[in-house]
Amino acid sequence: MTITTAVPTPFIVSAPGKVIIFGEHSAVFNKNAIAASVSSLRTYLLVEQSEDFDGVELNFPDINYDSRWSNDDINKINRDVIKETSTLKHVCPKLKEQLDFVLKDLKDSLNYFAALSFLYLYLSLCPDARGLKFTVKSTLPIGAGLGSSASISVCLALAFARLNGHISSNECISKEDKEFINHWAFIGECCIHGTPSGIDNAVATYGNAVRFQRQDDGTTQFHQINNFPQLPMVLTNTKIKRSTKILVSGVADLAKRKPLIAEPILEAMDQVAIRGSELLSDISKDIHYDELLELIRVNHGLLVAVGVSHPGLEVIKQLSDELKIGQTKLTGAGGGGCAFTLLEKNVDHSSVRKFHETLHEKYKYQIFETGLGGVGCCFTELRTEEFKSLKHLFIGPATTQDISLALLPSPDSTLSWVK
Ligand SMILES: Nc1ncnc2c1ncn2[C@@H]1O[C@H](COP(=O)(O)OP(=O)(O)OP(=O)(O)O)[C@@H](O)[C@H]1O
Ligand SMILES: C[C@@](O)(CCO)CC(=O)[O-]
Ligand SMILES: [Mg+2]
Repeated sequence: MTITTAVPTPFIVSAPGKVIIFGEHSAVFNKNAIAASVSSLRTYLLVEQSEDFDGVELNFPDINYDSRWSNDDINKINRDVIKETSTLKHVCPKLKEQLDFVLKDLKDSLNYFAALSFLYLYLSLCPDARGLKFTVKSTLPIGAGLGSSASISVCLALAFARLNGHISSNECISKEDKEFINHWAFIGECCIHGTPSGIDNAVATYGNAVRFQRQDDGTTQFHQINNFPQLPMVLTNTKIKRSTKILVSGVADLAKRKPLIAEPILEAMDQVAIRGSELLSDISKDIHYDELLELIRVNHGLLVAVGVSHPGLEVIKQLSDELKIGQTKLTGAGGGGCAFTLLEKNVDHSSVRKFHETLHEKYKYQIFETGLGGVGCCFTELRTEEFKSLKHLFIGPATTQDISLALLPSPDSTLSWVK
């Protein structure tokens, strides 16, 4: 079998999920937003040689989807159309049309969007890399507001950019390389949910925390927030399924039908994010902590007003109000998925325990423990023994704890992660 790649396989790439602190949905309308990466919740992509296939194999066990495309399938896609994608800031309609034909059996399923972003980025970045298998495992909940779509898009963009030789250094991922990854991950996000703001892929690429604003000309402006505070918070997943694509298009519909009502709400979200970023850069002054709590309450109310909450999310908000432990807002696209609760400064710990227990036992919600900020995208080449000992994490019934324990790119990792 001929394998044409610029770098040796196997290797693993990884990118984090994120929590949006202020500005989900309004970010799509070019308002300010603030988000931080969730250091321990990440997507991992293993790139290895196929055992018996000279096309391209895809394995997405988290969503129970796998597929393979033969060289004949791939060669049918028009090369001139593929070349057009390199200069575009959005999805090329001609390539999408050809891929819709290849993926016609999946149309309108959730797997369609995952396969579309995979094939679109693969063809745009490394259409000649063959005889390879791509397996993705995430320790993030999928479709729950923590940026799983951006994190997989960043992994794909980084892996394909390595395979075509665009990123060849084994020292570090340079600033230019990150810009390249972020651009292509944004296109992957466009394949998955239509009109992303770009905040999720920026955080998954760069890590840490960012203040972000999309500009009217489609470019993005973002600043890394250094020393982002480790906010005392509880992150809760309702496990209620929802789709970012549908929620984002619902808000766009409201903005179109009722611009005089929607615009002031989005403007208020902008002001919340601007003030929030001032407070977060100087959280050491205790006097501002109550104001931060207040902004969280206001931001959630504004999100309710544009129709993206859910009774299951309101349960978390109501309980944190009843127990007086802090302020809760939905995070990500809402409609289910996750909420975070910023705890009061001198919170009563027994009330926090009651909060955890009630959400877990009565509602069967899942509570995450994760710090904010930390490493963005990274990769590691695997030596033969490493590959042998880690492969089971991608094919077997490994738990998210097993995966994090073995792969998390923390300072004490035994793997040589290139960041
Ligand atoms: N580990 C994964 N394996 C395969 N597909 C994935 C994976 N993670 C994300 N996806 C793709 O992303 C989609 C979920 O993206 P969506 O934007 O709806 O939710 P999210 O990114 O988790 O939340 P939010 O956008 O609110 O932060 C899935 O339906 C799938 O297409
Ligand atoms: C809802 C949204 O604002 C955040 C999803 O995590 C969409 C986006 O900004 O792309
Ligand atoms: Mg998403």
